[in-house]
Amino acid sequence: MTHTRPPPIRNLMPAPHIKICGLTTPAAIDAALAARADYIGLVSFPRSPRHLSAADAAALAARAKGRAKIVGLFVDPADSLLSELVAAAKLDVIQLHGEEPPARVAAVRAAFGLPVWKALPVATKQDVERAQAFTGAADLVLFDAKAPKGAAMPGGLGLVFDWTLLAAHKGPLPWGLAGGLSPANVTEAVRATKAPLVDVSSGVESAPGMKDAALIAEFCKAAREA
Ligand SMILES: O=C(O)c1ccccc1NCC(=O)[C@H](O)[C@H](O)COP(=O)(O)O
Repeated sequence: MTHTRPPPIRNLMPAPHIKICGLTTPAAIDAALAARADYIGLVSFPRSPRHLSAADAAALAARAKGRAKIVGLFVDPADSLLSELVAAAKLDVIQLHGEEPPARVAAVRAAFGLPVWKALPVATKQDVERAQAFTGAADLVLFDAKAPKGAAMPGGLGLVFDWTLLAAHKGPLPWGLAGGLSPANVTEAVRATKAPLVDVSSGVESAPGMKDAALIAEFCKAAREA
């Protein structure tokens, strides 16, 4: 009698969701959609090489609408800027990447009726533990590398933090991993942290603000196969 072996159990973890952030052109949107990114990020922060006007954000968002969720990224924004972008780009998610405290995050969530993601800069275990404070305020926390003092931007810098800080993370909030991810390291990052969501910007660029379609495809494939 012959026995058929069951297939080997390779991976019981679902593939992480993927966000490609800082898209600035229709070609970059198309590349992210072709690679089946779950979220695309549009940056509204004038100091960034990825900054978009409301009109440009609206045009790019319209191209992706219904095929990926649109995340608007802001740094300590005024309500007027949020209103303008939420309406123009029909955002699905608001990402706050500045120094917004829990009360401000909760207020944005209540005012706009959209999920709010809060980016948290990480260099130490205490930074990871700060996530607790956003329970009930944010819908997701995004752990990102802490920018060096005096940096022009709080994110999108291609900096990695120590992933072992997240190895035992069991916070109550959904969470994601950002900071210096790339096609070359995303497999290791997902294995080390078990991140349910990965977020990349400079690691899929050929120059600041210029996304590379091949790198986006490689990143998404590597993240899914991790
Ligand atoms: O991307 C920007 O220009 C930016 C500007 C201001 C605040 C945050 C910004 N980006 C955040 C992200 O898009 C990233 O997901 C995250 O910081 C990781 O970026 P990277 O290390 O370049 O992958």
